[in-house]
Amino acid sequence: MKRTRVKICGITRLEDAQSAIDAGADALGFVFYSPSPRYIKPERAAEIIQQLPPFISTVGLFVNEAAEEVDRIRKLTQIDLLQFHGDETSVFCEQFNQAWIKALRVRDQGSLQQSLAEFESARAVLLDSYRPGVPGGTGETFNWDLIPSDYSRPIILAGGLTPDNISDAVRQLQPYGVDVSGGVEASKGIKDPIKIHAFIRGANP
Ligand SMILES: O=C(O)c1ccccc1N[C@@H]1O[C@H](COP(=O)(O)O)[C@@H](O)[C@H]1O
Repeated sequence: MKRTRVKICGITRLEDAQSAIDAGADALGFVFYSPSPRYIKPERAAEIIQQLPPFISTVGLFVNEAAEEVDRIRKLTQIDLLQFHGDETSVFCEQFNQAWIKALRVRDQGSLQQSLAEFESARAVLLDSYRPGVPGGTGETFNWDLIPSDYSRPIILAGGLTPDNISDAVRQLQPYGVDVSGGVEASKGIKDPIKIHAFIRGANP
């Protein structure tokens, strides 16, 4: 079986970034969405990113942010990848001339198929749970049976993943990557190194 890439999202502290890297994370996510309990000021994210070792991808998460602000933050932080987690269109996502991934909140097969077709130019799609009025970080899983088995582009599975369910998820779906936030926290915005270790071990059993 291929190795499953792991992104640890919602990094707010250098020590949490370090724990994730020590445990073998491939990518770190920074939430630039101010209502989130995992929000990090772009200036602080830039300081953390500057101190990271090489070969770790950094991902900036945006929710319906103005294009000018996305552009300012991506330049300030030197982030590697943009993650759009709101209602952005593919035209919006493409304008930055930078690699991006699109989060799709899975409701039903029909709307998912439509979104997968719309975001073909994304480096990957991230599939997350749907809860009305909440853009992400719900801590809830969704019905994985809705994921089309014949989709050939990279899928990043998210939504309610934890050290307890990650092995089953990977075995069942064999996604390109997995993304976790709440499932490896000690409290909102603060990561738990033991949970991170267990999660990454479980992603590649
Ligand atoms: O983490 C947040 O607060 C958040 C806010 C707004 C949009 C997305 C957010 N997080 C992303 O949601 C998924 C699933 O998170 P969880 O593992 O269920 O807690 C993940 O991609 C987070 O990065």
